[in-house]
Amino acid sequence: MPVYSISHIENVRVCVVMVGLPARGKSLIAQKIVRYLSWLSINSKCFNVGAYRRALVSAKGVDATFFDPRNKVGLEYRESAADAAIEDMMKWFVEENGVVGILDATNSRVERRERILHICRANYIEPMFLESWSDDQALILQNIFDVKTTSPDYVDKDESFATHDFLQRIEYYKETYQTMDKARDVDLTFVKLINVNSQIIINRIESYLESRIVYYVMNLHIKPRCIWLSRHGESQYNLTGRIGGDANLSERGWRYAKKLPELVLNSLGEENKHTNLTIWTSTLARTQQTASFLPYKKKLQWKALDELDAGECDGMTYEEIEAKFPEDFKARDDNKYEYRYRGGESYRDIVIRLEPIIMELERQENILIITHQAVLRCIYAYFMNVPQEESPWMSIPLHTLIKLDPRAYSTIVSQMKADIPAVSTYKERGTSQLGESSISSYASKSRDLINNSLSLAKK
Ligand SMILES: O=P(O)(O)OC[C@H]1O[C@@](CO)(OP(=O)(O)O)[C@@H](O)[C@@H]1O
Repeated sequence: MPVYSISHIENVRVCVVMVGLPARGKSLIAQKIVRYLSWLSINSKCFNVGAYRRALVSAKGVDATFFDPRNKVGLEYRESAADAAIEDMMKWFVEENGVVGILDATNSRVERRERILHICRANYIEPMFLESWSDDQALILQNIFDVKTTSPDYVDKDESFATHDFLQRIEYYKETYQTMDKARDVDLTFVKLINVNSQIIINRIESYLESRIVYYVMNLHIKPRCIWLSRHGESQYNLTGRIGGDANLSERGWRYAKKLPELVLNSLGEENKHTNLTIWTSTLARTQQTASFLPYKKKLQWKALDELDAGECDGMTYEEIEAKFPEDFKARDDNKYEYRYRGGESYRDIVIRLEPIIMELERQENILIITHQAVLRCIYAYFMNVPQEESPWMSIPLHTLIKLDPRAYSTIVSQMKADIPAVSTYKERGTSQLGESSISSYASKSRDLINNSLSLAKK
């Protein structure tokens, strides 16, 4: 049975038009929306006008005066860059079946927004304005710091020059900035985030897809926090290469469970050792046994964190599956993300059931999730932007604690091995044998993926 995504059902295409002064976190929000929607298989892409502007005018020759509204040449270049980005986006909607395009720019004047509105309507695309408004100086300064340390506009520039120049750029934008206005913009679809999500104004949200985007941005917070991920300790089933089931831990699995509190403390570091973590496990015995020595009060079980349901293959080894269902075995190797076990699940099914978990994770602070190989791959893929055809093939070894430290423009990954041996449960494509592999090389590769796309999108 084909799996339809939200966009297939509604046949809606949305252009999210970012609005706001520089250093209001627009690029970060835009990138997060793209990552979230792509994870849900909704074809989305960010078009950053800053990158188009840099293609037209070398970043080297651009300082704050370029953004002075009285600088006619600067204005022309900026409008041409916006037009080129919009044109490419419209092409992408048609040629690549785009569903959600994000126009990442200040779009700070009504005149520009009306032009975009007109183009969208002429192309049957729903425009949705997403404004990030802020007067929180600490937040703005943090954003300026992020911008000047990563923006191509300030490569090789002295730090104090970059800060001063960027502040001046913001002042120029303020001269003509027109915020979304409840009275003037009453007929438009818009969301206005005030100081991240202290207050949110929502106007005329019409489609389900738009409401998903709104709900997602409403849940974003910017408090620093970490997420720890671990598979359960080695189980009795892992020892014999059997998949699924609800087996207990092996003797070595129990040793990992006892060691886990120490691994977590080491990863917190001396200064944060009293940090309170919330523990999430699946409803299966092996994850709960693994969590049983952790000295934290709040432990929640989620059915949505249960391992991939292998249906008729539950309890079998990969060799047994290959012998009994050779066609299925091959079909799974050919397309592991889409393949659904007879009477069971596919990776795509897991992503769908994990969506509320991801939403809740965005709202929460420090969480340790103890779950299973397939589920962990899907969660990791969300944070690290791993393409869906690759995520089911990542190897996430047993007896390893993974720490994700989400920063403004990337997520830092570290791994702590428990030094307790365990079998490998990693099956390479094209064989039924289990072997060894590691996510470490993928961690840096996917981090680079994120960094590359962000540096393109940043101003
Ligand atoms: O998708 P593949 O690579 O088969 O990995 C998922 C499998 O991992 C296993 C171990 O082989 O997870 P777990 O150890 O959490 O039980 C199986 O139960 C599950 O079917």
